[in-house]
Amino acid sequence: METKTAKLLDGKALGLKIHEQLSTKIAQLQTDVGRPPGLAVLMVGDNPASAAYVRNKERACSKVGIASFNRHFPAETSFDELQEVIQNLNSDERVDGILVQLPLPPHLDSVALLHQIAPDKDVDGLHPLNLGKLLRGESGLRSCTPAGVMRLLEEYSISLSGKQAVVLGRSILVGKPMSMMLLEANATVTVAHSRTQNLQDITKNADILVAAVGIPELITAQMVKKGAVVVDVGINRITDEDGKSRLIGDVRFDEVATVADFLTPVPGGIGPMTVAMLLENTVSSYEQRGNRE
Ligand SMILES: Nc1nc(=O)c2c([nH]1)NC[C@@H]1CN(c3ccc(C(=O)N[C@@H](CCC(=O)O)C(=O)O)cc3)C=[N+]21
Ligand SMILES: [Mg+2]
Repeated sequence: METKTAKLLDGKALGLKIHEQLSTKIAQLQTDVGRPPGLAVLMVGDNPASAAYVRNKERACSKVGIASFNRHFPAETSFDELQEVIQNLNSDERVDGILVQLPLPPHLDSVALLHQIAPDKDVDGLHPLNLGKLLRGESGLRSCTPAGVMRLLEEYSISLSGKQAVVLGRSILVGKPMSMMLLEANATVTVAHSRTQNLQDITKNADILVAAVGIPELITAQMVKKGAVVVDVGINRITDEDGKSRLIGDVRFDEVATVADFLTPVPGGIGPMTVAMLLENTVSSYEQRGNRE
């Protein structure tokens, strides 16, 4: 029997292509602006999932010519201390982007902290002003992971207009902005989450299924419509039987690949697209700030 296999949506390849375009752009702008673009990443405490992201971001920044201003704070750092750091970065002319790595330790009010970031440096698109612009369909800094999903679908000419899109997960970082972007592209959007009943009936209807729940291999072949486009946003670090640590997504890749027409791998899918969109947001903020001076 012949089993079909989904076409891979290669986020790693597209991510590298975007890095090259950004390198060229930065090289051209740098003479006019008189400095490289700058990105500040704040990490509080030790979160292993966050550490991989920070590493990849640093590597990508240095490759394309973005200056990194990364700060790592102990888990017990106070709100006031972080607030002061953010205010200093807000007024630092060398810094175009500020990202506070989430989740923060529980004693810190992350919403209040995100309010402190200057909206024109908010490369994660989490400030209420940028979220409001997204809701209204205005251009502005947008959350990197969902922006990366949209860019990857575009690259493969996947049409969204009139299609049934199902987003699994309703986080402010991924699920909510994702559903807004799909709606903007004229998809019919359903958002499912941990309280959703009869999940399979809903996912089975999806022409486009975006899984962003952080539950390893939740999505089985049975839950996927034949010919669907499946986007796996999950980046779960697990330890396998040999004691080795590896990344797996929210989708059971091997079996879903026999049902779906298009599928993102983990790693090499949305992770590298998130990094590419972060660099792009930083450069776009740099361009705008450079023009103002
Ligand atoms: N304010 C904030 N914004 C975020 O966007 C954010 C965050 N906090 N906290 C943590 C999560 C996680 N995240 C990742 C992005 C890319 C990779 C990535 O590049 N993954 C590679 C491989 C990584 C590896 O090999 O370890 C891949 O999937 O191919 C991983 C994780 C962004 N996040
Ligand atoms: Mg949820």
